[in-house]
This record gives sequence, C-alpha cells and structure tokens, in this order.
Amino acid sequence: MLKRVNAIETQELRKEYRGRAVVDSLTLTVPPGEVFGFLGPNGAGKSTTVKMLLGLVHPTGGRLQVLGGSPHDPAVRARLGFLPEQFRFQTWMTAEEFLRFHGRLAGLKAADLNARIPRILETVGLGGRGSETLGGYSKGMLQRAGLAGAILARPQLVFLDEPTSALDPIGRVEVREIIEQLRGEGTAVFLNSHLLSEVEQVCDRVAFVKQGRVLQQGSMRELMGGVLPLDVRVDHLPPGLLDTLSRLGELRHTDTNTPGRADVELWLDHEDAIPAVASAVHASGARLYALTPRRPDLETLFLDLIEDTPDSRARTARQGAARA
Ligand SMILES: Nc1ncnc2c1ncn2[C@@H]1O[C@H](COP(=O)(O)OP(=O)(O)OP(=O)(O)O)[C@@H](O)[C@H]1O
Repeated sequence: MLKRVNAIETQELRKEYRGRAVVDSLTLTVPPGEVFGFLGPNGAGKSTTVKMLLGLVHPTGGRLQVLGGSPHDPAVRARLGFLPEQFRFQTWMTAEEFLRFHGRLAGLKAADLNARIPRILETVGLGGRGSETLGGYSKGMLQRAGLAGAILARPQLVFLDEPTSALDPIGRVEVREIIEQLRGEGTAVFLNSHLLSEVEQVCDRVAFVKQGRVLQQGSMRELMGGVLPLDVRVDHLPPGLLDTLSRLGELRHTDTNTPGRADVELWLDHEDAIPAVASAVHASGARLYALTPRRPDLETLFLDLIEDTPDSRARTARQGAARA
C-alpha cells in the first residue's frame, strides 16, 4: 500500500518583503483529504502563503513540502489544483478549450479529457455552456470555469482562494458540495475565505492568521469549545443582578434600550452554571423570559482574535446579540 503523505507541511516558513515579514514562523500540517481553512484579515499573508506553497514565491526562510515533495517538482505540480483569487482567463477560448488546455498541461490524455470535461462542467453548474467563449461569461460563470480547471485533473491538493467571491447564494452552496465531494475522494483542500460561515460549514480545521503569524489553529470543535455564550432576557435589571451574574461568567454585553426588557450576554465556562443563572435571576426578583445557550460562531471567535481591543469586544458582543 502507498504511504499517505501529508498534503502540506511547513516549518517556520517565512517571507520578507523589504525586510518586513509578511509571513512569519508559519508551521502547518494538513493531512491528506482534509479541508483546511486559512483565515485572516486583508494583508495577513494568506495569498503569499499559498504562492509559496505553489512554488510561485520563494520563501525567505523555513521549510515546506506539498504532497511530500517540492512544488517545483513537475510530478508534484501535476497533482496540485489552484483557483486564484484574481482569475483572468483567455477570453477568446471556449470553456471546453480552456479546460482541454489545462488538462493537457496536467498530462491528461485526449480520451480522458473527452469523457471528463462535460462531467466537470456539469459539476460546476456550467453543463451545456462549454461551447461558449469565456469572453461572454459572467464573473460567477468565470469563477465556476476556474474551479473546473482547478479540479479537472483529479488533484490531491487544491488551493481555493476566495472561491465563491463572485457567486450567488446557490453557487456558494454548490461550491460547498464540490468541496465535500473532493474531501470524499481523498483530496485535500486549502481554503482561503472571508466568508466565515462558509468556512465553518465545510472545514475540518482552521488557522487564524494576522500579520503573517498564526494566532490559533485547530479543529472546529477545539476552537468552538471551552466557552458557552448564554443569552439571558429579563423584564428589568434589579440592583445587584449584574454583579451576581458576573461572578458566574464573563459579562459580555448588556442591552437595556427596550422598555420592559433587558438582554444580557454572559459567557460561561460550562453549562453546569446555567441553573445558577436561573436561580440568581429568580432571587433578584426579575422575571425571566429567556435563557438561551448558544455556541460561539467562527465570526465571533475571529473578531475576538483578530482585534483584541475593548472596541472590538463590544462590537463582537453586539453582533453576537444581534444574531441570537
Ligand atoms: N510582491 C510583493 N511586494 C511587496 N509586498 C508584498 C508583495 N506581495 C504581498 N506583499 C505584502 O504582503 C502582505 C501580505 O499580502 P497577502 O496578499 O499575502 O495578504 P492576504 O492575507 O492574502 O490579503 P487579502 O485578504 O487582502 O487578499 C501585504 O502587506 C502586502 O502588501
């Protein structure tokens, strides 16, 4: 049996531009068949990382391997797929010609391409449109064509840089299904995306990056675990209630703007504290209208990590409350 090598391995990977590190001490492992989300604000170094992993940009330091080898090795390259964020295609080609061209570069035979191109066009939602020139395609259709090109040669590792930026909601769901299908076939996917809800739904693990450094990485379960936001709605806040609640958990947000109603967001360490919250409300004399535990979503975690300032915390809490 063939040894299953990691799709991506980096150690202390670094890239400097004019003496400034834009990727710094990046150590990552992506096993085969994993969908890995790479998240960070604009300028965090995500595209530079992808370019290093594809052999398009030379690292200043550190080590990297993709599919057990160097991205400069043609045998490795033939097993990589890439959908860049800024895609530009040959407008005079039809989608079929474009895919044939890509397929031949990846070493696919004519018979294989003849069978595969119509199927892949169907997969990305361009069935029956393959004979039209790319110049007449909409932005979303071009992104779909680019995705078809990235997965045509059955790569073992695909880099998708903001793969749904031009797509409508249906297109986004379709791309998610394609990513899930790739995972099912054992293909690893390295996904750069700003759409956190998308990442949340599809990724096995994620890394948060800022200014070239990984702030946190782990499985969705690991990142989501540990805290339990609890939304508490009461008719009013008697004196002392907030103090009592703040001893049971971290008081994240209080909203008393609506007459006859007060909303409190409390972050608990464990659900065992929920009955104590109910008792504290009852003992204070307030009437309890809702006690809703909620898992923190990726956006809340992301904003917390990326901008760990009092302002961002307040905003995070407000957004959390708005979503609840
Ligand atoms: N060729 C280059 N020369 C100089 N600086 C560069 C070059 N390429 C990228 N940078 C800088 O490196 C930093 C990281 O850029 P990068 O494109 O990797 O970020 P990103 O996380 O992909 O951002 P975005 O989400 O906006 O696409 C930025 O400050 C950028 O200006």
